[in-house]
Amino acid sequence: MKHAFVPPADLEPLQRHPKAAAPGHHIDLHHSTCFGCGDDVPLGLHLKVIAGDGLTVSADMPVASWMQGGPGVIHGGVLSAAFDEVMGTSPLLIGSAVVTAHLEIDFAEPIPLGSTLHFDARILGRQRRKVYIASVAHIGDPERPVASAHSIFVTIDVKEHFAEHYDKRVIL
Ligand SMILES: CCCCCCCC(=O)SCCNC(=O)CCNC(=O)[C@H](O)C(C)(C)COP(=O)(O)OP(=O)(O)OC[C@H]1O[C@@H](n2cnc3c(N)ncnc32)[C@H](O)[C@@H]1OP(=O)(O)O
Repeated sequence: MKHAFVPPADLEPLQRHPKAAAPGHHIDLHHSTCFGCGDDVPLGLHLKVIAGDGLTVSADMPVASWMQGGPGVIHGGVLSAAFDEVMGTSPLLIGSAVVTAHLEIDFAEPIPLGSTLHFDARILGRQRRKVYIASVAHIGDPERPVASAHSIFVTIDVKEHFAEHYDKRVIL
């Protein structure tokens, strides 16, 4: 798929954390009101990100009618949010909490409502606190991607990063 993102050539390779979710297991470390993965939000993506081999993850997302942008197809922002969630969860495989710093999406084909998007994501490596991640989505044929994404996530100290905005009424 066409894209313009060029990761640095000198990325530090990363190892899977010994306590990372085993391949095939759900990576469940976020909170229940997250738009991307929470069970307690009526209109959320409800993504279940599954650990794969090595530094990979995957997820499936049925494209529901409320996700509509252009008539009959997914909204580009919803698709971007799904990539963000899938890629942002993957650094838990290396034991790191991250936030999105940079996210690029390439849209190759319209994605119809009623289809199921399958996401595969892979951690490419690290440069200091920056974790580079790539992802591809298809709707049935892995050889025919409908969209792809490249991102830079930055590792954070969770307590420090969210201290100012953390809503203790919602997230306990
Ligand atoms: C289980 C979890 C699932 C989560 C999935 C969903 C993820 C999300 O949506 S998170 C929400 C959206 N993102 C945010 O709110 C983040 C907002 N931004 C920030 O808080 C800060 O800018 C932050 C933390 C990214 C970086 O700030 P700070 O900690 O001061 O670090 P800083 O020194 O500026 O940057 C660190 C490195 O990242 C680089 N960097 C920062 N921003 C960018 C950017 N936009 N593009 C490229 N590189 C960047 C810096 O250049 C620096 O690199 P280097 O090591 O080469 O000098």
